[in-house]
Amino acid sequence: MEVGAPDYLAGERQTAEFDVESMKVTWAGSRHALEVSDRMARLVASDPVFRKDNRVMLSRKELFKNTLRKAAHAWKRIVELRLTEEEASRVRFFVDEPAFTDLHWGMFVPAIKGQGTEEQQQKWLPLAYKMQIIGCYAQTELGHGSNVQGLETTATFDPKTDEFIIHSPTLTSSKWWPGGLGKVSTHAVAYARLIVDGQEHGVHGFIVQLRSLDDHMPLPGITVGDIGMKFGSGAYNSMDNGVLRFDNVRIPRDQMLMRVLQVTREGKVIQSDVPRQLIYGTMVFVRQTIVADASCALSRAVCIATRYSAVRRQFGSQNGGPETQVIDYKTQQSRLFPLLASAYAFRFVSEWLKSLYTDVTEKLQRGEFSTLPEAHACTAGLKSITTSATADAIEECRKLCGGHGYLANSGLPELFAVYVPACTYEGDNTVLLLQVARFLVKTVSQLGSGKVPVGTTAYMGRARHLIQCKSNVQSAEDWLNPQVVVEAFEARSLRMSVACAENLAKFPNPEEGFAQLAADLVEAAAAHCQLIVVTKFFEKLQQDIPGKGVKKQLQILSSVYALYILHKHLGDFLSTGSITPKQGALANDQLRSLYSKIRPNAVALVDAFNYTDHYLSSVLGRYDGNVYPTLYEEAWKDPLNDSVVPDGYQEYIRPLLKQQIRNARL
Ligand SMILES: CC/C=C\C/C=C\C/C=C\CCCC(=O)SCCNC(=O)CCNC(=O)[C@H](O)C(C)(C)COP(=O)(O)OP(=O)(O)OC[C@H]1O[C@@H](n2cnc3c(N)ncnc32)[C@H](O)[C@@H]1OP(=O)(O)O
Ligand SMILES: Cc1cc2nc3c(=O)[nH]c(=O)nc-3n(C[C@H](O)[C@H](O)[C@H](O)COP(=O)(O)OP(=O)(O)OC[C@H]3O[C@@H](n4cnc5c(N)ncnc54)[C@H](O)[C@@H]3O)c2cc1C
Repeated sequence: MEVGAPDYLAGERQTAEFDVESMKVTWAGSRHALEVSDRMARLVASDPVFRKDNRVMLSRKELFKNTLRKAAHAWKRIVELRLTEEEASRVRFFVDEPAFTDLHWGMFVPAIKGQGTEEQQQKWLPLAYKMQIIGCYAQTELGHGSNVQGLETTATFDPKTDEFIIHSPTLTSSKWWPGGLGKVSTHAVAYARLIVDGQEHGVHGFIVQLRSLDDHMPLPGITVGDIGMKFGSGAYNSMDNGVLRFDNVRIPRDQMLMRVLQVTREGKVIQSDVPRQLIYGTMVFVRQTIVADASCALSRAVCIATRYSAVRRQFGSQNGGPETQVIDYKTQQSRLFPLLASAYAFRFVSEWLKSLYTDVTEKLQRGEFSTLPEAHACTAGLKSITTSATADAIEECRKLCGGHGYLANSGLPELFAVYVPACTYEGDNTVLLLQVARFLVKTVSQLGSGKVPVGTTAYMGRARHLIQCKSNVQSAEDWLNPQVVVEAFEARSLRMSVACAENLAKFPNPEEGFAQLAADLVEAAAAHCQLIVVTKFFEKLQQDIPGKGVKKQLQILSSVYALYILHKHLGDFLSTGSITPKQGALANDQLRSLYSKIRPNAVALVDAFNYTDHYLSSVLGRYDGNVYPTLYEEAWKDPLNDSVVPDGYQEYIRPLLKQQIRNARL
């Protein structure tokens, strides 16, 4: 905010009962992370190349070229200022425009790191780090995305030339969707069925050069282009999601990523001790980052809706006094505050997931693979529930802003359009929950076999207690006790999983049973994942959290998150007998009283996200709350208002009006 400019939300900020600067540190993860983030946000906001207020007005070609310009400029600044990888990734984040760089850094580089041998990493990573090559992740095809084993592209070993021949045998085998592929990438990690000596060995990744490094023309045998406009204006259309066909393209043998499986010069296929599933490792990595992204997108929408709800007034004027701020309506609070709590919940669960991922990666390096299934289930499940909740929440925030939320300059329509594919990419959310369900059913089936469940399923080890326990909540106050809440969530989750396992046992063919019970299995999986989020929020509160009143606010938010989920899924809690209807009603009473505690802190709680006005790009979410004059000013900037009488008047409006006059005379 400019020095001396009026702050229309100052009153809201004065009622805060905690130290906002300390909350900023907690949200960012550390003082260092906050400092880096803050510095990079300002660097981007102050650079005119990164302006984005005109984005929705640009044609696809202009938008795309502008994205290239921003990406090139960002890279120039990163090099000039010798930014660290952490700083560079914050720059890309605040530039806030989907671009080929997301896939280059987010998937191409990790795929080589995770699936390449030491030598392959030494050869390719330095080129990628300097952006002397630009890469994408080409897995999905026109005919198959979720079913990775169903991919049709082939990679056939030719022992005569020591090469693989990469080929697209059918239309449906065309690669379809990879970001950065359409117009930019020089290379791809392309996934194809490995065929050696007529034998199939499953799907593997291959580094394939697509375009000339001299003139960017596709290499012989490569057909490549963009797949066309996507949902919304601006939004994800800055990304060149692409189509790619291979016509017997030859690549050297050493361009197959060989950490999991090696093909020798003689055409021998050697399976290393690394599990096959590591071929899916890049997806595990990215799913984990997508959970963190969910907390960012959600907090951004909530920041806009909260500030605007404090500015906006409707009804309730007494004796000519001001009307009621819409944030004071209990309905507004019951729709908005759970989303605010969810933003914090997703932030902390993503922190935990990152540490789990780091831990599992270290173990994999040491040849320990036992924690991989849990890492897969956690990343898949949390990716699924956090992105679904966030997509719904952004739309709810738009509605919370009334009519003005539908204006592009509220920032919410474009945020929704950019965000909503997160429910599909990196694994369709239902398909991912079915993976979690498989893991849970397996865990349940092993209970009593002596194998003790660990990690996020450790609670299943107390199945005998959880299957019959009764919640002892007697008052609304009791619902503030984390142990009481966690036990209710554990009982609900365990009972849903056990019910699924029992029903599955009734089918002679387990796969048929799994298919028939899929809808119930997905609900059991979601219940397990919600338990993880609730538990990790409470565990966060066990840590030392400095700053006046910060922990208290987080305690309130953790209870709001848990009781909101309980209220939303009350049917599950009641039908499993985990709580009684009376206890459900008490949870709701508690939730109401928690909303009143959040109210004086709401604006400060979104200030703690530390978003610049540039990043928010929302007239409604401005830090200073100066909404109406800005909306009025912005309207006049619309190209339609360039002339008072619109283009087309002479051709279309005038003749119409004249004709009406003639008709009227008749
Ligand atoms: C920093 C910023 C980062 C990036 C930029 C972010 C955003 C950019 C925007 C968009 C990027 C989007 C990119 C993409 O979308 S890439 C394409 C992603 N595609 C998918 O996610 C496909 C989803 N499908 C699958 O994951 C799988 O095919 C499947 C659903 C899991 C089924 O596979 P299948 O082989 O048939 O497996 P199963 O028979 O069901 O399971 C076999 C066995 O393997 C275990 N398993 C499965 N997946 C994994 C895994 N990832 N890791 C570890 N283990 C896995 C599974 O549990 C089973 O185990 P069992 O013990 O039961 O045998
Ligand atoms: C914006 C965007 C960016 C992308 N970027 C990339 C990229 O960079 N690289 C890349 O390789 N891919 C990319 N993708 C592709 C993406 O990963 C796939 O679209 C995604 O994995 C879903 O697969 P699908 O499209 O085949 O969906 P489908 O599997 O066809 O899903 C269609 C419907 O069928 C249901 N369904 C499917 N299988 C089952 C089942 N077993 N049981 C129950 N229901 C089922 C799903 O729930 C869904 O409702 C991108 C996609 C998008 C939208």
